[in-house]
Amino acid sequence: MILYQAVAIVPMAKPSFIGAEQPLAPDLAADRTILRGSATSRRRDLVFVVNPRGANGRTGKEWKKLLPFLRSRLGSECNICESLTSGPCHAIDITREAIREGADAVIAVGGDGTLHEVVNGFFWGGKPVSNHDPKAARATALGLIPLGTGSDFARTLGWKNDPRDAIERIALGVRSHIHVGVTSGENGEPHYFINVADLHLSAKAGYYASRYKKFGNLCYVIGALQAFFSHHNQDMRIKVDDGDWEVYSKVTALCIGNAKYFGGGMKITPNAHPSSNNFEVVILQDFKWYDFILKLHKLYNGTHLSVKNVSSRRACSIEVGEIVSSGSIFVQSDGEHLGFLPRKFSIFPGSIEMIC
Ligand SMILES: Nc1ncnc2c1ncn2[C@@H]1O[C@H](COP(=O)(O)OP(=O)(O)OP(=O)(O)O)[C@@H](O)[C@H]1O
Repeated sequence: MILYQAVAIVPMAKPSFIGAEQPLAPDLAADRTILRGSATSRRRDLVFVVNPRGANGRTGKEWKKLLPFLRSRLGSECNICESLTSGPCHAIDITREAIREGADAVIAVGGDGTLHEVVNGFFWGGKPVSNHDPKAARATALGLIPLGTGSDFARTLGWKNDPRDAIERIALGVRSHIHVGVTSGENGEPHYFINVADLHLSAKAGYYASRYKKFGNLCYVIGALQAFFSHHNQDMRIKVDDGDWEVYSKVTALCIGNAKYFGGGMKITPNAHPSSNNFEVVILQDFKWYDFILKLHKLYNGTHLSVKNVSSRRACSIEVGEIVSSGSIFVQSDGEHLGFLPRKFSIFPGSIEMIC
């Protein structure tokens, strides 16, 4: 296996054992297919894609501390390849190369931005990337060691914020099928998301929040305050599952959930789950600044769907545009700025396997 500008970690001699399965988040436990191969059949090639700058540099420091445990837990049964990203989008290229070379799993080590890039590396030219070897026994799985600022995706899976737990999950290697969403980037190229895509106020807040990551989770509060200053609720048109266009007046934010949380722990699409083959779309209309103060706790604990001017629906695809085009409505997916409306968001047909 090639090294992806990486440091290969020599497997350690200490033996490790496949233990009892850990409990899964209930939704996944119900849906999962057990795809674990025999641990003794061959050594698994695991590629760890580490963003050393994640969480304002904390990811890199935590990763160094984690390595001895990783080596002792997995080194005897897996080939471990560590690849540090050198900048934005590098994780995409590392992932594509690893899949083509037949990695058993590519594991994102960092926050939602790193996971987002690794997920995008699973695709190329609108199709899943495949192994060079057509006889390969099984597809490359996605893994995650959440070590970011928000790490919102891991919350949907009910994971504790403990990287050692994540390593135990990787050691067990139990795979589940999950879905991802697809939209288009600024130049029309396909762009994949695993967590939440959203637009207008929340997307603008995310755009500003990314400038304040050095303040940890407080960045989301600062970003929201900054976004509010220039915010106006906007009339929009929406087409769900290729039906008719519908007009939604005074839209504050529209969130397309493949998973439940965004913005550092806000349970915005509480019924979404990546194992289901549709999105939960939550639309906030005519919200004033004081509505957020009065209802913020409900947004955080996911009880906002009964609040006035909040609606929720299921969709496999949703197209959103302005009534009067201004080209200034922010769009983001998985917390990454993606340009401005109009956009279409769809569940990607087919699934990927994730180590859960
Ligand atoms: N070596 C690097 N130097 C600077 N930025 C990088 C590097 N590698 C990756 N990045 C960028 O850092 C961004 C943020 O990383 P990441 O998501 O891991 O951490 P975070 O933003 O702190 O966490 P979260 O997204 O969960 O809030 C990624 O979108 C990625 O493009």
